[in-house]
Amino acid sequence: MAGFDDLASERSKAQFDVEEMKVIWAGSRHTLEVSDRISRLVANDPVFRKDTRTMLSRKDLFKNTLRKAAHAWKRIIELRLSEEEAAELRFYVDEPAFMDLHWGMFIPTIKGQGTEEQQQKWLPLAYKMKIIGCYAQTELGHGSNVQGLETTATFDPQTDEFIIHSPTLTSSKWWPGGLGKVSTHAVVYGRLIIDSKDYGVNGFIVQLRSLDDHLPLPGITIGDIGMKFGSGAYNTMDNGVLRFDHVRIPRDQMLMRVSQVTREGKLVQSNVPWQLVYGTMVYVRQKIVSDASCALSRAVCIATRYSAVRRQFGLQSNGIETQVIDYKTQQSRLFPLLASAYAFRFVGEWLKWLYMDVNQRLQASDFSTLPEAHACTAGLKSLTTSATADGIEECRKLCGGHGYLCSSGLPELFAVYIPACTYEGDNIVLLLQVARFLIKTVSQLGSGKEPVGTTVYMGRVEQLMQCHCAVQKGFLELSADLVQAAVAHCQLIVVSKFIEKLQQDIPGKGVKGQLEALCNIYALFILHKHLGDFLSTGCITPKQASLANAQLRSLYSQVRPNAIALVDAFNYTDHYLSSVLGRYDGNVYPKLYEEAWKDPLNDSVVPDGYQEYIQPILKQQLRNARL
Ligand SMILES: CCCCCCCCCC/C=C\CCCCCC(=O)SCCNC(=O)CCNC(=O)[C@H](O)C(C)(C)COP(=O)(O)OP(=O)(O)OC[C@H]1O[C@@H](n2cnc3c(N)ncnc32)[C@H](O)[C@@H]1OP(=O)(O)O
Ligand SMILES: Cc1cc2nc3c(=O)[nH]c(=O)nc-3n(C[C@H](O)[C@H](O)[C@H](O)COP(=O)(O)OP(=O)(O)OC[C@H]3O[C@@H](n4cnc5c(N)ncnc54)[C@H](O)[C@@H]3O)c2cc1C
Repeated sequence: MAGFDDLASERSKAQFDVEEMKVIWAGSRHTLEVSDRISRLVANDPVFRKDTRTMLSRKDLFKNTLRKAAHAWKRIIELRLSEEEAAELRFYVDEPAFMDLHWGMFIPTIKGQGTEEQQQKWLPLAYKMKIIGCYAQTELGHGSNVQGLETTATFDPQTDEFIIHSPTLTSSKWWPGGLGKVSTHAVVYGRLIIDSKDYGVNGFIVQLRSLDDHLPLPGITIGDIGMKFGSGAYNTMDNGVLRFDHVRIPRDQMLMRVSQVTREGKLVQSNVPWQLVYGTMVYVRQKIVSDASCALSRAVCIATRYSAVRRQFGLQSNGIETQVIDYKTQQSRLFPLLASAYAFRFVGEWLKWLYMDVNQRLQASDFSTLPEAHACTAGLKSLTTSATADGIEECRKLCGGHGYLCSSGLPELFAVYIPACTYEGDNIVLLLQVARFLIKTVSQLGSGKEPVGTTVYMGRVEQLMQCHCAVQKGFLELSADLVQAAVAHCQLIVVSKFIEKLQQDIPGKGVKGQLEALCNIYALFILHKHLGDFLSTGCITPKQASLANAQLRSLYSQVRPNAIALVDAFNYTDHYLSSVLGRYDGNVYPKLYEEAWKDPLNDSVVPDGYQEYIQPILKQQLRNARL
């Protein structure tokens, strides 16, 4: 069988220990065991099938998502899954749903911004799913500009309550995931008003729906904001609209770790930086970076396996056409994405460590690394999601026409993934935050602070910063060029963290060699892509540039025999890949053909509508022809 033999032959060429690379990719043997077991549990459960998603109406699609979420919760309880195993299960169900925001934002917000007392009250309810929460920050009129939010939370000393209100149409909460139809509660971000004085944005826990009949509570108008990009995709998520008409909540439902409001209506600032109100966004951004490596590796796995199965032109002596993976143009498009998937995996591991470290320091009232954590999570979220969205689209193109079929898995993956460039912070707005951080850092150089990083990449950042920040500017006036310096800074971090990964103990025959090749491909690919920066800033000479290019091409040849084994190391099930082109067995053509007939359009040989619309035309033509 062509495809199968092709992949079997490719696997026999591997020059490294794939099982050890699986451990490197997973992060540890334990993590590999958990993800392998849970991904197969999900793959073998018919409730979690994904192949019908694009053919369902919005209401059926959503109801099916609720069914899956309920079944997932049931399995978590039945199997007594740990928090880690439950998170893996939700990941491999692979369908945006309210659970993502309940577990991924609502709970972390209470943990990060609630007092001990508030955590003791709300977390048990949330962990046991006795309440379902979402994160309601963005409004119709403001998303990026958090300080521009209009929702008000006015303290009423008569009743010891906050009055939550939507004063304008643009203050309507708009976009929060899980809000539209499911969440019973929300963390709502609004302007704290005491005695007519505006104290800025804070978080408030607000109940939205009755726990008895799920109807909206008095003063609450709530619904879904409508269809989004694509047919299946993110339409499994009920992104919602929410308006308040003077809704009253107890004073103790303002999240008070950062600042407190006393019974007398006095605002007391605690010793933690006010920016902790933004803490959930830092947490989610670091998670989004590791999500990027998952999404990109998924697309690369599909495109790599298909590139080894697909043969086109280049008849060889044995009468067989050439595998498209052997074309240099295919390699120059595909292998940098393979290298990027590994690079984002490792920088995601580092970012997770940085986030944990910042949190530990916060416990000890050490806020020194908070600015760097913000800049790194913001910048790397922006860099990796933009590269991943572009990379998924490139993988679709690498698969030719069949990449455009839903059965390839790539259109759906693209449609689900691309909002990552916007949610949790628009990517340009986040790069501007990095630019601001760089301006401040550059101004502190020489005062005992010295830049660190790989020479050429470091030089590029330094030179770009010197060129572009003649004077310190406010956030709004930062030039587009500074965004370029911010991207350069983030790429420096990615390369540096890949190099640091290689300095760790890496067991397994040939594993370190393959990772070194991928690290060099990533570094040289970025250098090639931004050659203008490196040359214009004098970081490299034209001669060095052409040497780098030659080295890049030779690295592709080094990776070529190992490409299939490198994507096998992601250890994805066919269920998770959800792609005829990316099947482990390479049995592409028979399965493509089989999938086609499942389309409802093929339920009848003559399509509905023929008699009403087509036959009259043909008959008319026939009559005309006889005249
Ligand atoms: C495999 C693929 C398929 C996967 C399928 C499943 C996936 C689907 C499920 C996905 C689930 C969830 C996805 C996530 C859902 C999305 C959720 C959201 O979108 S929530 C809303 C997110 N919103 C934002 O990100 C808003 C962005 N805007 C901001 O963060 C701020 O407005 C700003 C930082 C841009 C500006 O802040 P502002 O206070 O107005 O002004 P300054 O810039 O002056 O900042 C002041 C000061 O604070 C520092 N700062 C800013 N932010 C932070 C921070 N987060 N932490 C720490 N410090 C911060 C800033 O540096 C300034 O410091 P100075 O010292 O004064 O310089
Ligand atoms: C699928 C999805 C899920 C979401 N889920 C949630 C959720 O659960 N909870 C929640 O609260 N929100 C959620 N959001 C909202 C999301 O966080 C915002 O859309 C995001 O923060 C971007 O803000 P915005 O929409 O106001 O974009 P805008 O800021 O209006 O961006 C529009 C354009 O203006 C540019 N721009 C804006 N400001 C500047 C500036 N200062 N300088 C230069 N250019 C600028 C941007 O780069 C962009 O090109 C979700 C959004 C999506 C798409």
